[in-house]
Amino acid sequence: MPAALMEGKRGLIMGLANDKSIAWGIAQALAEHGAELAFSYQGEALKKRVGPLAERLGTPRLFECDVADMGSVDALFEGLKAEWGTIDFVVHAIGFSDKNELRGRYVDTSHANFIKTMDISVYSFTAICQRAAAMMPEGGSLLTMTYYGAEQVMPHYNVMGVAKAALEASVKYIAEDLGKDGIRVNAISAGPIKTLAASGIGDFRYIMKWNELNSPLRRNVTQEEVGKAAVYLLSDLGSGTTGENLHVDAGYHVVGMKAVDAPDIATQTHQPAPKE
Ligand SMILES: NC(=O)c1ccc[n+]([C@@H]2O[C@H](COP(=O)([O-])OP(=O)(O)OC[C@H]3O[C@@H](n4cnc5c(N)ncnc54)[C@H](O)[C@@H]3O)[C@@H](O)[C@H]2O)c1
Repeated sequence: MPAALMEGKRGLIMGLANDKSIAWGIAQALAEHGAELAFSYQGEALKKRVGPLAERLGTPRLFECDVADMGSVDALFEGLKAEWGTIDFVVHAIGFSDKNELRGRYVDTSHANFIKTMDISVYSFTAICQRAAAMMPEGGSLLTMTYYGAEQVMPHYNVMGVAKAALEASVKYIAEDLGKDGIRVNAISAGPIKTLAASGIGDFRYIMKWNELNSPLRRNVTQEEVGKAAVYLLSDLGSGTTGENLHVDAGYHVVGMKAVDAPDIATQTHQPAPKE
């Protein structure tokens, strides 16, 4: 039995779709450490999957919320307030972009998908922080999920990379705004993990293989490992940390070049030219 680092803490998990979701790894780790959890789900179709998962971790507290609709975000926090009054943490594990634009060139991004990607993947975190902070009179901890494609160019990540860069910048601004109230705001930059959202990214299997072969730990990370890092940031272990972007990526972000022991690998879309 792990130390109960989250005993007495209550919080909201947003972005659970199924048992492959990063939100599921985080929810499990928080529950193991004694946290009480509530979940939001995007729509009726997902409720069937989220309900049984939430039940496995204790009393299911479920709230529908589509973050593209501010009325829906307000309703979520009204429901949460009626249930608990105050909260200690929120996990925002939500992102969206049209998968037709997660391949090819960033420069071809459409205006409509740019706006939608930024709205759901970036602004929603700000909207959540506004409402969560109002329920944190004693302070708290807010967490979002990002990817290294915000810092460096990654194949096919395109508008999502631009959105994650904006999300990472917003973490810093919100950390400054809410720090005086004892509220910490951080991001975890996870290495590639096979989830529903990730399957929309072009050549995702190649990206995972490349990370496995070239990261210092020579492997990919798991949802469980992201969960453990989230416990650090959401518990009192992380009491001195805010505005941080914690990489949980087997160290890939420190690498500048292919490892000498890594084989050349090909994508499904681009095969290497035959040798002369
Ligand atoms: N999987 C990876 O390799 C990886 C790596 C780094 C960061 N991330 C980030 O982690 C987060 C979680 O993604 P995941 O990989 O677990 O995939 P996932 O598909 O399991 O989760 C994505 C979630 O976003 C939710 N969502 C999308 N649009 C929404 C809306 N309008 N309203 C409410 N919810 C909405 C979906 O319902 C789903 O639960 C995302 O921000 C993603 O960018 C993923």
